[in-house]
Amino acid sequence: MLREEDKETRKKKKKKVFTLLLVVDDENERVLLGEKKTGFGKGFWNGFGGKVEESDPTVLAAALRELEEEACIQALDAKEVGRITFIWIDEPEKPPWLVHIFRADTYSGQERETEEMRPQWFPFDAIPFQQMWADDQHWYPLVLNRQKRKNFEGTFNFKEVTTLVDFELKEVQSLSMQ
Ligand SMILES: Nc1[nH]c(=O)nc2c1ncn2[C@H]1C[C@H](O)[C@@H](COP(=O)(O)OP(=O)(O)OP(=O)(O)O)O1
Repeated sequence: MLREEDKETRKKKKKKVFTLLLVVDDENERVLLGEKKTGFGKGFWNGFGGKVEESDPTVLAAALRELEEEACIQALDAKEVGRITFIWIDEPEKPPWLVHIFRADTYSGQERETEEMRPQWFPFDAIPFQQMWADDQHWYPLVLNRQKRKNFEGTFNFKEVTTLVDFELKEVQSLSMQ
């Protein structure tokens, strides 16, 4: 477990920046996820996303690029809804990851399997949390539930790559500058 001051120091370290986008079909109460076929998080269901590259003009542009690369569709109204920092408490040299979370309600194109992801729609009440990152069950409701659709910020501490140790999560009026 990290001491409070260690947590603060770790949060301030230079972060690696990622995107994660959920395509939501409210009318049919379902969300589009992808099974990751390669690399980090292989075998987990997740939204679409990846590292923000220097060539991406904005974080939103990075989120749209990753969605297109991974699922072959174009989000038309993606909006950032949350920011989460992931910290690996047993790997002090590994920088924290800052993941910008986006939600899109409309898109063009037809979702297709790619080398990286196998897309599939899941009803809101049958999201496969057992085969997802352990943090997801805590913040997905904030993205999916329209009534509670506020922005959110959180920090999740992991050890041994996939074991969630503890976390903080709060709803906010607007996302902080980073
Ligand atoms: N604990 C976690 N919970 C979650 O829901 N998504 C997480 C997560 N930790 C990482 N992610 C997401 C963020 C990002 O969308 C993805 C990791 O990105 P990738 O490794 O797929 O990046 P890239 O596709 O840029 O990598 P390469 O293609 O290997 O260069 O996993």
